[in-house]
Amino acid sequence: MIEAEWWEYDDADEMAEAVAGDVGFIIESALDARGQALIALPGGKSPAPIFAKLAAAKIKWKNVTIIPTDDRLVAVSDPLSNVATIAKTFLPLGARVLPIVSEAAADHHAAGKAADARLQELHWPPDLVWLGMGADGHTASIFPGPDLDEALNGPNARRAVGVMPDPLPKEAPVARVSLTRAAILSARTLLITVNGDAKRKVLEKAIEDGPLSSVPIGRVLADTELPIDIHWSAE
Ligand SMILES: O=C(O)[C@H](O)[C@@H](O)[C@H](O)[C@H](O)COP(=O)(O)O
Repeated sequence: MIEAEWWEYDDADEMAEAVAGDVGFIIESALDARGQALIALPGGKSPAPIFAKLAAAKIKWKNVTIIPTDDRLVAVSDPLSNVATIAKTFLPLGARVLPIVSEAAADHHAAGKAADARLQELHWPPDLVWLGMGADGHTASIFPGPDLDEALNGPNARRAVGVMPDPLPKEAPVARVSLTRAAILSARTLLITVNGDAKRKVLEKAIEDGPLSSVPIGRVLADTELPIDIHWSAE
């Protein structure tokens, strides 16, 4: 049974304010408790305004490590790079921003293994995994395709996996590296941001269907014992 609490906003700006406040609080609490924080931030376009608000928070950023929940196998100079969006905002503040893809990887499987090795060196679990969701119900880079089962049901210790979505998503038609379901659910807190009525319907149904869901986010969240905060804005 997925325990989800919905927070609703009229527009993206109002949501950005609220989510930045929550994420700032999660980071502060981790810094108070452990002296350091590890957070995983989503890719795509919609989180950028929230990142900008979060960046204004007075936080000891040098003690904060940030990883993307997933990234596209592209150069950091490519506009599709998720880590580049994160780095642009948080590197100047002194945060440690760790890429999970490297251009040296021969293919997405090798990239997934390299990302996993990199993540194994971190102080786990993450204090926060913040997820976005595509209109097709993918989350992080967990998509339908030949790598879906490994992403969902691979060994518990595996933190990252290489993914070749099938079909390739229009907005970024490239191979990816993603946190696995186990890594996502290992987080101390889980937060989701989505906007618009269409995504809301997809997410509500995915949660209702749980393990039987036809879309990745339902399968990722199924059986989680973490309460989930879902922040939704109408626009
Ligand atoms: O593809 C990626 O890199 C993402 O991390 C992905 O899961 C993203 O969260 C959704 O595609 C939603 O993106 P938007 O919020 O921009 O619609």
